Amino acid sequence: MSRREDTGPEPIQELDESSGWWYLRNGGAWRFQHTAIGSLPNGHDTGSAIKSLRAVHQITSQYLSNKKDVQADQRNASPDADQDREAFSILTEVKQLLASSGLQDGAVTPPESVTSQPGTPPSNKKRNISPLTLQPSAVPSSPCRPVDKPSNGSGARTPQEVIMGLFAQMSATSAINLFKHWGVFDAIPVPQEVSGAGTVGISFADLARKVDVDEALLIRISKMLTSTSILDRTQNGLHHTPTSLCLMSSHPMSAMFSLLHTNIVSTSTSLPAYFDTYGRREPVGVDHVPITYHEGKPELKYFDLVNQNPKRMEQFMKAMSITHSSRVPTTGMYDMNSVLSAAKTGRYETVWVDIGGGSGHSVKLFLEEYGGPNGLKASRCVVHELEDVMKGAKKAAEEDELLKDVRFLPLDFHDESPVEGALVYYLRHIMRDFSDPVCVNILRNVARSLISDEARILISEQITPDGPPPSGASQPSLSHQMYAAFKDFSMLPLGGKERSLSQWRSVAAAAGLEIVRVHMDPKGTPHGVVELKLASSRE
Ligand SMILES: C[S@@+](CC[C@H](N)C(=O)[O-])C[C@H]1O[C@@H](n2cnc3c(N)ncnc32)[C@H](O)[C@@H]1O
Repeated sequence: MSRREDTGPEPIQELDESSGWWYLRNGGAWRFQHTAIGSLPNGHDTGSAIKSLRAVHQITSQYLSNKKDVQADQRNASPDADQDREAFSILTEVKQLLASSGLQDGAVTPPESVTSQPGTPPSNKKRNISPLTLQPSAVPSSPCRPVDKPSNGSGARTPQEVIMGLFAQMSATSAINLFKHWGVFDAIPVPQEVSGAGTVGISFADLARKVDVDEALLIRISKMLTSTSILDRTQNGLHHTPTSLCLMSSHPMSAMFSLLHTNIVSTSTSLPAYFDTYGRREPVGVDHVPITYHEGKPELKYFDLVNQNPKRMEQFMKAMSITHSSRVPTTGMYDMNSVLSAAKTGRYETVWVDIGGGSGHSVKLFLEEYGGPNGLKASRCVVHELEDVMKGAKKAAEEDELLKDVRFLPLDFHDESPVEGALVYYLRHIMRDFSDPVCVNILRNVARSLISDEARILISEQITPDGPPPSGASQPSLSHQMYAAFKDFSMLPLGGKERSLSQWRSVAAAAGLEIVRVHMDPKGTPHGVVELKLASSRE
């Protein structure tokens, strides 16, 4: 059944109610739009929206697939390129909507006639799609003809699409960096209710004035972020999404983005020259690492490089605050019973020593969880830090009810040993910043302070899956594997690395220590605590 609306001088609109398609005629050309993509007419419920989405999906897929067959024979440009582009854009969105609701995979294969960015979304278009996967939403035609069949025949993306997805990721990364530099994310109004993201926007003209960037350039770069659903665009201009809110300068994730952009993306341009100069092997020292080489100060250690610029150090610390989350846990792995019973007896003047403890943020988490009248006491905890970093941290801690009695003591762990005779020496996210020989040296410095047999060194870090798991053991999910690999890769520019259990074993042995137990995160992330004690065979 169809309904036709004659809108006078406006285009003719015809709704096919069985499929939900609006056919719009403007002049001679028919175009189409789907009710489920535009604002839903009153009376449509979720069930019928899903039905409509499925119908759009089927019709558009069929349309594009027919198109491809025709183009396989006729290698000329499509006269209907605009329609193809719109169809592809709609199909991408339908698939993303279905994928974000868990209904089906979101990958889309474009027709060859889709050669540039999809057009501006029609007015009132509601697009609030979770950017779970970056899709190659516009694929350039290429002399390398797309392979029609996915590599594994499962409906997954073709090899070309996988690689083109990387191009899109590179471009989006670069666009985010530029927008952060221009203050674009801060200049877009924040929605009153975060859940209603996308409802408050700003016109490009106003935004251009606010951030002092040419409007055409702003529009051009924003397309990279709207096409990857990082920002939202309507006819009224640009809107925040939940993702872009995390890129505002006040958010720690934004500081982490900048940190990793510098460490991974910027430094990557010097990696080939670095390894050509120093040899194709892992960096071994504290200085002459890829990032100091890239920044023209190879003689510096990474932290001295960061510390040269107080703003950079402040951003580093802000970024670190997101490394305490359910994905990167701090507490909940190590069995604290021995610590709590030692705390009760008062046997140890110092129970807990956090080495490279920053602003005391990890100690605070332990005090929150295991403090109290019979628990861990702030006065029995020490935070060791580099002197410059420690000064600021100590000042802030004095105003923090939980941290005010913690002792902040300066230490350079490359050259000095921590306070003697404590029960626990805790190093979280320290070792991964350094090569094996540097870690062995740090651990030897710490080991010199261990006096009692029950004293322990706890290394809280990722324990990288070590090759395929033994038969019968469960394989870590792909997302965990990728996460573990990216974290290790991101440490390379600093001369550091994430380690597997066997790598931990050899580093510990070289420092005269042995592993007592490994406490993995019960939630299944690759994080854990390696518990070390002085080796029994130690001379
Ligand atoms: C990656 S951060 C980890 C901070 C904290 N442990 C955490 O888990 O969030 C590394 C910390 O080690 C400190 N650090 C770096 N070099 C150091 C050195 N030579 N001696 C003492 N601390 C150092 C840094 O200032 C920084 O706070």
